[in-house]
Amino acid sequence: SFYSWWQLCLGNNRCDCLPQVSKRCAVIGGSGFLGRHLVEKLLDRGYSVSVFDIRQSYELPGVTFHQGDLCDKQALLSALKDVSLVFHCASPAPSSDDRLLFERVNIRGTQTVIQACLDAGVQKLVLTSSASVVFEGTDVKNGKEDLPYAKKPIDYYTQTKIEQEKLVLEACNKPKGFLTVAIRPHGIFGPRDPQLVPTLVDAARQGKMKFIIGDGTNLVDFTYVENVVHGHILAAEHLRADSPICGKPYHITNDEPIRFWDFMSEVLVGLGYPAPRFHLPYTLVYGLALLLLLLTWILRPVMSFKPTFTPMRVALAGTYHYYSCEHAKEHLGYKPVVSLKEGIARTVASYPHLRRGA
Ligand SMILES: NC(=O)C1=CN([C@@H]2O[C@H](COP(=O)(O)OP(=O)(O)OC[C@H]3O[C@@H](n4cnc5c(N)ncnc54)[C@H](OP(=O)(O)O)[C@@H]3O)[C@@H](O)[C@H]2O)C=CC1
Ligand SMILES: CC(C)=CCC[C@@H](C)[C@H]1CC[C@H]2C3=C(CC[C@]12C)[C@@]1(C)CCC(=O)C[C@@H]1CC3
Repeated sequence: SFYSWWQLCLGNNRCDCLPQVSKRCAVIGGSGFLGRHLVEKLLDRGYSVSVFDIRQSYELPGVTFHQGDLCDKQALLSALKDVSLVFHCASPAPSSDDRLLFERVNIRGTQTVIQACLDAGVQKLVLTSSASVVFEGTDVKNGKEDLPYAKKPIDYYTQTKIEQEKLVLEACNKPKGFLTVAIRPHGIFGPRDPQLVPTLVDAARQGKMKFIIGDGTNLVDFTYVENVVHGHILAAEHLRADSPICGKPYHITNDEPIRFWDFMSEVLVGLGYPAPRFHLPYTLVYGLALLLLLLTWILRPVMSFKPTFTPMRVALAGTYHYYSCEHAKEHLGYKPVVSLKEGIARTVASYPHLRRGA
């Protein structure tokens, strides 16, 4: 009957059986890892997309590229023409560790993004923040969104992600018709990720992945990229003046915390490398990482090198950091769409060139 057909459509939370209405949105950072996955899903869902990024990494029908720096308001304005919804997922890579660059792009650049949205008449802004905004290098177990921002963030990246999130959430202004929300993912992984798997394999190839830091029981969230995308789109589609999500942050995870070292081992073994086996005390490795960092600073005038085990990575590898996504379930109707097991299998299969011996 018509009624049961309609119920089926509603139950799917999206109607695949009706033609999708064309909607226009912009993805700032749309050439990056998360950004491109987001763009692909938005196209699937009937959106046309304007990508704004400092580089263009692909071409797709339905996507218009605007190359530029998000600190340049005029450049942003041409990408935001006729756009009512903006996703902001651009950031310098956390490993760049460049304070001035983070401050320029994540803080002043985000102020420029907000101003450009207001000037262009954009109605909704969805920010990709990070669950790390509450992480100080010590255990976070099932952390909820009401945890205070880190007073001592572990690095400049996190420090500027905190300021960025505050700016976007404070810009939410119902009377002006400008609504904002922040998604806080954690440990995103999946095909085309330039960070997690490549760093891991690089360390394994150099023989540095033999050791487990600490006792190896610390639980962590790793979130498959399609779940992060799903959380962003749900947030955008639930963002209305009468919704409780306006001006709020939401954790998006796989809702399956896993031991950090089990996750690393599954990826490594999947790619043909041995799993780490020998334990090293956390404080010893953290101390060594600090020492190494000091050495890179002292030697900077004569030589430069990038250590694999930075204090930030050691803290992430040796502590608990997993977050509750109950609020996203309640307010956004969020539920992970790809399990951790399936996500790892798809990720491993997507990196044939990183397999041992390739
Ligand atoms: N990866 C993860 O585990 C997590 C990521 N996040 C957040 O998710 C977002 C996306 O991350 P991810 O996809 O991994 O990162 P990527 O580096 O893959 O994507 C970010 C994109 O933004 C671009 N960009 C950087 N600076 C500027 C600028 N000034 N103007 C315009 N574009 C710029 C980058 O270009 P280029 O590459 O040339 O710098 C890149 O294309 C970020 O905000 C990040 O903080 C949050 C939690 C976890
Ligand atoms: C110990 C070691 C060398 C592990 C290799 C993997 C690491 C490169 C990743 C493990 C946890 C990851 C992570 C991030 C980046 C890559 C890792 C350190 C983020 C810092 C990316 C940006 C965020 O917002 C938070 C992430 C936390 C987890």
